[in-house]
Amino acid sequence: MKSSEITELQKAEVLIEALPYIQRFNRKIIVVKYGGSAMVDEQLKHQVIQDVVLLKLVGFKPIIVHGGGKEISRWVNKVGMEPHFVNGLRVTDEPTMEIAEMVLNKVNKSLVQLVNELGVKAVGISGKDGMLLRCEKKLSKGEDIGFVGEITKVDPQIIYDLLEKDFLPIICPIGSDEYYASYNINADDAACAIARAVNAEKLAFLTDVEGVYRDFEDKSSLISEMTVKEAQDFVNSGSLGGGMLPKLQNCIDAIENGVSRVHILDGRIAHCLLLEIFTNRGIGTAIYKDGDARYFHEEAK
Ligand SMILES: Nc1ncnc2c1ncn2[C@@H]1O[C@H](COP(=O)(O)OP(=O)(O)O)[C@@H](O)[C@H]1O
Ligand SMILES: CC(=O)N[C@@H](CCC(=O)OP(=O)(O)O)C(=O)O
Repeated sequence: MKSSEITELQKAEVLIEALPYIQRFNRKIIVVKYGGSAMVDEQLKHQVIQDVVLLKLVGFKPIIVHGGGKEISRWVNKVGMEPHFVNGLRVTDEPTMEIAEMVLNKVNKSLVQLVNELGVKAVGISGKDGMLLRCEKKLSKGEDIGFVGEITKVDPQIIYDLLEKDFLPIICPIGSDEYYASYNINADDAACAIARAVNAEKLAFLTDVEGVYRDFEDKSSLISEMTVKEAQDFVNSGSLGGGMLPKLQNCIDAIENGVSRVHILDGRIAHCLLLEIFTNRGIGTAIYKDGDARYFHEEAK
């Protein structure tokens, strides 16, 4: 149906469909991990920011934790170096750390600007601000990969202070160690640790695929929902690979530590956040606690 064919009544029905979700998530914290394609494409970027602004204006407390891996690689190439990854983590020597910190801070402020332009006040910080993210050197299977941080402690006070003053926090994944040296943290890890620390109601990962496939080669095998036990069994089965493996492990970790529900969403779909949060069908892969009602979309009917 063309948008011109949507009647006024249908528009009202769409808004009414959102009502139970607005009631349920009022004043609740939703952490959005933003990265991948949705961050590169300008139109998608605007749509993601519009969604987050709308969440804020209807009474949720969204927090954006962003990546920018593609942009970091672009700048690493620009200065004549080659990006290197080991098990999905960037090998971060001193010059790469300098570039990563500059680029992530730049991305951070560009997101702040987009939110501000839509009339909501955002504050951009890194994990170094307010000593939000403390970390130590992370080894990759025993191998030293430079200034890559493993989060050891989250102090969410700065986030609570910003939320209390009605700011929208936008956080980039840089942390510091006990000597205040900077570390590059995988953005999924940062989002998960922050969602745990603030007991988020939801954690949504925006990524480059529809969600989790049972078989990556078979695009009809999308898993639309799984309990944390089903997710753990799937991880243990050894059939999951690529970046989705650590992502799903992060989802499990988040739910086992206080986050109510985690979503893996296709950031290439326009307004994927609104479609997931405000419609009865939902999209992507939802992961929830064992014993929970199968899906809130079912409950809401
Ligand atoms: N079974 C699977 N289902 C979905 N994605 C998978 C699967 N197996 C491997 N992948 C890979 O995981 C990637 C998503 O993880 P990642 O690259 O870390 O995402 P992002 O950079 O958006 O955070 C997908 O693009 C895909 O290539
Ligand atoms: C240690 C490590 O790998 N850090 C990541 C941080 C950015 C990130 O995670 O960005 P995306 O979410 O867009 O991939 C990196 O340097 O690429």
